[in-house]
Amino acid sequence: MRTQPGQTDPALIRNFCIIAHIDHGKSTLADRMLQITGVVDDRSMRAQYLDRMDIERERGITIKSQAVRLPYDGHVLNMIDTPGHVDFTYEVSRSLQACEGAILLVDAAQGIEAQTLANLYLAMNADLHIIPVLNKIDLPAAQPEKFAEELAGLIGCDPSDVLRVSGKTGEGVRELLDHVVREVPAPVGRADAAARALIFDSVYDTYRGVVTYVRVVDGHLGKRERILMMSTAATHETLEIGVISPEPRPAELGLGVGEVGYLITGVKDVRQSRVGDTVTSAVKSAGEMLAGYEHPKPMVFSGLYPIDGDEYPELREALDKLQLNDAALVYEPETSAALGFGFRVGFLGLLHMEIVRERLEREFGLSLISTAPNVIYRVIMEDGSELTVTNPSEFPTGGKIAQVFEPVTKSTILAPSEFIGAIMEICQGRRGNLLGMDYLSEDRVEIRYTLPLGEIIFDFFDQLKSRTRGYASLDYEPAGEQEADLVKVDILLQGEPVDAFSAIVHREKAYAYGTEMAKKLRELIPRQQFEVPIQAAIGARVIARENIRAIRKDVLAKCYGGDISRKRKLLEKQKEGKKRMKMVGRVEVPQEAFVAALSTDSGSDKPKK
Ligand SMILES: Nc1nc2c(ncn2[C@@H]2O[C@H](COP(=O)(O)OP(=O)(O)OP(=O)(O)O)[C@@H](O)[C@H]2O)c(=O)[nH]1
Repeated sequence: MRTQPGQTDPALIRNFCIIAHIDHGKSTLADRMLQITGVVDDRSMRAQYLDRMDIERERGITIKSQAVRLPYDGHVLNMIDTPGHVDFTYEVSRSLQACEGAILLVDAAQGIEAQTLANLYLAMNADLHIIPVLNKIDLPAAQPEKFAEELAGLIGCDPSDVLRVSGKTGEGVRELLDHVVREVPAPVGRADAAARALIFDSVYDTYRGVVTYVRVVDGHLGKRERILMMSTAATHETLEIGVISPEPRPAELGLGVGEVGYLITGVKDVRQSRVGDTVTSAVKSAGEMLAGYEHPKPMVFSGLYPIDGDEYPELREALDKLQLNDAALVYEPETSAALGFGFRVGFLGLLHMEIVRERLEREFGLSLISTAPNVIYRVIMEDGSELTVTNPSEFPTGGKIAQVFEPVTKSTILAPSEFIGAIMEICQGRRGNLLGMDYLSEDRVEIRYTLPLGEIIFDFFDQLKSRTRGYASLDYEPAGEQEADLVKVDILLQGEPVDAFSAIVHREKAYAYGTEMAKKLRELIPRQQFEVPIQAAIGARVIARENIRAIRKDVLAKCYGGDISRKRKLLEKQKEGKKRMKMVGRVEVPQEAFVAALSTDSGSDKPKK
């Protein structure tokens, strides 16, 4: 039986997602499901079918198949994709709210990892029925017995309830689908009530404008209907409404209770169709929105500057374009004495920052300098006034600060127990507070810390990986703020502060930051015709100093004899070189020095989804 959208009996619908740690095999399992349900035939099948979006994105078409409708055994299964990274937790939880069940997928050779836990907790919060599944059982290194026990211990079921599949060979996948049909509850909603649909994703497509993915909770949404976005009160007309199976397919009858699909209204900006918002009918509007709509808040800020100052308009244009597809991206123009015109950009986290930067460089051909990332600080002055600081240069100097607050995270690290010592050492070194520790099995441990976000955004993940030979995984979530003894360290060249190098750091680390930066710059800045002192200072107090000795760079010295044209050529060349220099006071600083001095190998799980 092949049911038509809009008339599917909700009792026959199962909405579920697959949640997993990166690389535990989500896409591969999804491939097998597409094949088994006949949505993609064997001939058109290719690996990671749903990941074709990356290619589309490079060509500028961004229809991500976020939800696929799979007809199976007289039922309609909607498999909803989740981004699965801490930066996008906000969006993950929206996707989860569009489901009734979640397949918790764990690599049978790796066991539970940090994102397995993070996603599981989100799914539990959303009240989903959880199906524990071990994947990759075909691997010789698989230890299904051991990890079934780990998984059962975690969610409180019997190890024999843990299903075992191989996304690669297809073993056990049919049984898994049967299990979904049997165990995941059917959606419940009121068919005759005013329409309410949750937006769980929204992407920009060059040709069709914004494509909005929705899950209908109550009522019905149809074509050519005036709809209302409840958080912005904007009304639009649905030009197209349909389901993805696996290509977008218009649904003549619209979408009814429990159904998952997409709608197109012709709006050009994802901010007009925000993830988490409720869509209702403009004619017969629902009274109440669906659960908790909130704006995603940027957590990490960095200055972005074109290496070539002439590319500033291109950078602005590129950011404008990216924002069409990324409601979480915020930016405002900023000027740096050292770097010229640029933008202060706010990101959800480090991964988000890496992705945006990579897209700006790859898709828009820009070369950028980004300043060291920093978090948001709340500064209370002695007169009671309050300041929100997203840029070190805005940090007040002088003795009038009463209190400074910084954001903290609850961080979870999973690793083999032999690394407990190393992990604790890193966390303590970054002002971590141990919250607790649990053994998942006799040799794997979960360690929980409160850590300042500002400490995580510098190379924390890299250090963690290198000290644990790559075995540790990390996840963190925002957990409010705490008061901290923070200061601004300025770096001065010949007495002139270079705003791009200022940083807000903990007082105990100020000296280390200052000396390291001064040393780095001594190596990076070429000698000038006069001596250049490099100083690190907190307010007026100098805490570190290096010197670049003077040199008289006489390019003509080598030209004995009097060949005037040769001399002229050399002078021309010197002039060329100067163009790539930035002037700080009288000091010439090459662009490369900024790039090298500011590069922190910031760590995060590498971009996946
Ligand atoms: N042997 C074996 N390998 C698998 C199986 N499932 C996935 N893999 C491999 O594991 C790797 C990760 O699989 P993906 O399906 O990309 O994992 P994912 O969790 O979806 O990761 P992303 O889509 O990249 O976020 C790939 O190299 C797959 O070929 C399996 O059942 N058996």
